[in-house]
Amino acid sequence: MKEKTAFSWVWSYVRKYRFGMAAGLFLSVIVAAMNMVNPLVTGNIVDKVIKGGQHELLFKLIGIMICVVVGKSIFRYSYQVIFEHCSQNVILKMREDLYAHIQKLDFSWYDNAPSGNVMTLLTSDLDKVRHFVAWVLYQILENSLIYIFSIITLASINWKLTLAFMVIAPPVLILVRKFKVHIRPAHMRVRDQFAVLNTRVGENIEGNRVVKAFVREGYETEHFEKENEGYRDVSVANADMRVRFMPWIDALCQVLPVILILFGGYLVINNEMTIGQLVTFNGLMWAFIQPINMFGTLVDNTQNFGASADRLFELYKAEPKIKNGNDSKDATTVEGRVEFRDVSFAYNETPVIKNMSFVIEPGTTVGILGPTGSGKSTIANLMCRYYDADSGQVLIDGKDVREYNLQDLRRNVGITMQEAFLFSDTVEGNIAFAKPEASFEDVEAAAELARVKEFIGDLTDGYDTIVGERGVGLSGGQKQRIALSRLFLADPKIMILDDTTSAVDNDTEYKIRQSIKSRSKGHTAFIISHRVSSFENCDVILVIQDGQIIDKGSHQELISRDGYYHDVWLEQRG
Ligand SMILES: Nc1ncnc2c1ncn2[C@@H]1O[C@H](COP(=O)(O)OP(=O)(O)OP(=O)(O)O)[C@@H](O)[C@H]1O
Repeated sequence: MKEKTAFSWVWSYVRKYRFGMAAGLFLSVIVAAMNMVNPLVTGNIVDKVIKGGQHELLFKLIGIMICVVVGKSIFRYSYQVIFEHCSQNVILKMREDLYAHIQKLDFSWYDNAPSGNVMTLLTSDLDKVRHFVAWVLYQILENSLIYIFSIITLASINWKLTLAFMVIAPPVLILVRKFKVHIRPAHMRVRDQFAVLNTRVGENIEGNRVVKAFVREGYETEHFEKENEGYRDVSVANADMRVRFMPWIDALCQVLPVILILFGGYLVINNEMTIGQLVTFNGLMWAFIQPINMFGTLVDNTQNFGASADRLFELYKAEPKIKNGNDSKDATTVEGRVEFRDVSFAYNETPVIKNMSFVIEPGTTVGILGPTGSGKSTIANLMCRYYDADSGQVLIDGKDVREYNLQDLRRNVGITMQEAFLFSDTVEGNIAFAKPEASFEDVEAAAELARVKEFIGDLTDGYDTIVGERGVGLSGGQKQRIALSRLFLADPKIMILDDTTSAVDNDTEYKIRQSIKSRSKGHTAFIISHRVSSFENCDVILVIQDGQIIDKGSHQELISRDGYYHDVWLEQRG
C-alpha cells in the first residue's frame, strides 16, 4: 500500500467535500474567463465606437460590461462561500479525529509532549490548513487560469507583444524556486517557536502559585521574554526572506508597462496593431501582473500550510506503544489475583523495576512502602498498563495484562494517583466522572466513604459547587478525598491508592482507613504510602528499595525484625 504523506492525509479529509470543491473550482474557472471580457470590450469600444463611429454598439457593449461585473461578483461570492464551508467542515473533522487520537496515546507520549505544542497543533496549525483549503487552493487555480487565459486572449490579438510580455516569466520562476526552498524551514521554525511560547505561557499559568511562593515573577518574565524574543527573531527572519524575494518579483512586473509602451507603441506605429488592441493589452496587463505577483505569496502560503500539515501529520502518525491486546469488549470482571513474574522496567533506559516477582491472592490488602523514587508508583503504572514491562510478565488472574482489552483492564484495575486531579466541574461531576450513569445517592455514598461529607456543607453550593481548574478553591486534602470518592464510586476489583491520604490529617486518615477496610472486602487493594499507620489493616506489606522487594510480611512481622520498615515505624512513632 502506498505510504501516506502529509498531503495525502489532508486530501483524505478534503476529498469528502470534492463535489462542493469541484463546483467552487468550476465557478472560479468561469470567473477567470470572465476577467478577459471587459478588456476585450474596451478595445472594441475604442476601435469600433470611438474610431469606427458605430455608436449604436456603445450601449450593447456597456451592457455586456455591466453583466460581466455583476456575474463575476455573484460567482465569486458563491465560490468563496463554498470554499469556506468546505474548509470549516474539513477542519472540524480533522480536529475531532486528532483529539480522539490524542486520547489513545499513552503515558510515554504525554511524558514527551509539551502541552503548548499540542494546543498550537489543534488551533494555529489547523487554521493554516483551513486557510489553504478556504483560500489558497482556489487562488492557485484562479490565478493560473487568469494567466493562461490572458496569454491565449492576447496571443490571438498579437503574438509578438504577448511573447515580449512573457520574457519576465523565466526569472520569476527561478526566484520563486529559490524562495520556496528557504521559506518552508523558516515557517517550520516559526511554528515550533510558537509552540514553545505557548508551552511557556501554559506552564506559567499552571505553576503561578509556585512562581508567587518563591517570588520568581521576575525570572519567569525574563524566561518568557527570552522565548518571546525568540519568536520575534524567527518571525523577522521569516519576513526577511519574503522581503528579500518579493521586491524582485514586483520589480520584474514593473517591466511590463515599459514593454507595452515601447514595443506596443512600435507595433501600432508600424500598423501591426490597432490603438484599441493596445488598450486591450493595457487592460489585460493586470492579468499578467497579478498571477506573477501572487505566485510568490501563494508559494509562501503553500509552504506555510506544508509546515503545519507536516507537524499535524507527525501527531497523526504518533502511535501508542501500549497496544490493545484484545479488541473484543467482553466486560471481564477479574477475581483480583496479581502476579509480577520477574518484571524489569526502565524509563528512558534508567532501570526502575529490577527482576521483581510477587503473587497477591484475590481479596488481599497489600501495603507498599519504600523510599522516594524506589519504584512504588511504577508498580502501579505497570498493573494499569500505563507502561509495559521490558521483560517478565505482569499477570492478572494468571493472564498477561497485555492480553486484556485495555479498557476492560483499566475498569478492573482502578487507581487514585498521587496528584489528585480535578476537572473544572461541580464536586458531583468530578466524583461521577468515574461512572457518569451513577445516581446521586451512589455519588453521595462514595463521598461519605471518602469523608467528603465532612466538608461538603462548607462549600457554597455543596455538591453543585464548581471547583476551578485542577480543583482550585479546595485544600490538598479535600481534593484527595474527592479523588478517592471517584475510585470508590468506580469500585474496581483491584484498587490502587497511591499516596492518597498524604494531605489529610491523622484523624481523617484513620476514618478513611476504616472506609478502605470496609470497601476492600472482596477486592484486592494496594495501598502505597510513606505512613506506616496506613498499613495497619494490610494483610501483607512489600518493602521496596531501588526497584526490588527487600522485605515482605505483615505489620507485626515487619516491626518485629530489624530493617527499613522497622526504622520508619520507630521514626514515625516518635
Ligand atoms: N515518566 C517518567 N519518566 C522518566 N522517569 C520517571 C518517570 N516516572 C518516574 N520516573 C523515575 O522513576 C523512578 C521511580 O519513580 P516512582 O514514581 O515509581 O517512585 P516512587 O517510589 O513512587 O516515589 P515517591 O515515593 O516519591 O512517589 C524515579 O527515579 C523517578 O524519577
